[in-house]
Amino acid sequence: MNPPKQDNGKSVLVVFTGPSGAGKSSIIEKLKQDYPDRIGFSVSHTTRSPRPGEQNGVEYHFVSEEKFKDMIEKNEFIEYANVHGRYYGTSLQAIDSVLNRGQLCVLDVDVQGCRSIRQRNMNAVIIFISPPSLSELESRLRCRKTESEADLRKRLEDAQGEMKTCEESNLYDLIIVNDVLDRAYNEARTFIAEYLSEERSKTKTLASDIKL
Ligand SMILES: Nc1ncnc2c1ncn2[C@@H]1O[C@H](COP(=O)(O)OP(=O)(O)OP(=O)(O)O)[C@@H](O)[C@H]1O
Repeated sequence: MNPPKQDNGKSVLVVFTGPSGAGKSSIIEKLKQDYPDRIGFSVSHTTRSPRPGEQNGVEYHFVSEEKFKDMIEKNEFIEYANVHGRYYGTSLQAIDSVLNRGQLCVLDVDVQGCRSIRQRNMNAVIIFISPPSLSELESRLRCRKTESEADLRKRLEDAQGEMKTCEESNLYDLIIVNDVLDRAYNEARTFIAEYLSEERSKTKTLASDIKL
């Protein structure tokens, strides 16, 4: 299965990745607020339960494990992974619906999913959001109060391996340390704007017409 519009230059994807609690959603939220017309968020599927305040179809499509496995069988995901014991995946349809609106497609994908995106040679820019330290990550997750103690421990354990992937060459286009949220956000915004401007000079594409 090929990713959507891979060859005509329209599928510029901006992927955020990094450990749970690093601040991916906080940065994406700011992008969505500042550029509501220009940026669209690809809504992933997950088998985890919604956190308080999360709505089905907004933060995630919350589905049963049976439904998720059925979608895997039908080849509906460009990437999926089992993270912290739950399935997460990006469907072709989710990306397509953003690109069809003429928006830049922003995704929140786990580290394993980034490898799939790289292997597929998609026109994607991948930004790793790193916490300033593992102890700060723990304190942010504790303050967020969205995980059980067991879930939190699993996320912190996984974070150590995820942080190591920063040493791999060619996996990430940029690593941002999310120390102060506004500063980290500005670094991401500037990088995306520069990336789009370079794309614009290479080829005239729908996505590269989007200016930040
Ligand atoms: N720079 C920062 N300084 C202090 N707190 C922060 C900062 N960035 C994010 N936070 C807080 O840390 C918590 C985790 O951030 P967020 O939910 O954005 O992480 P995430 O990477 O999207 O996590 P997950 O993958 O679990 O969804 C949130 O409560 C958020 O408000």
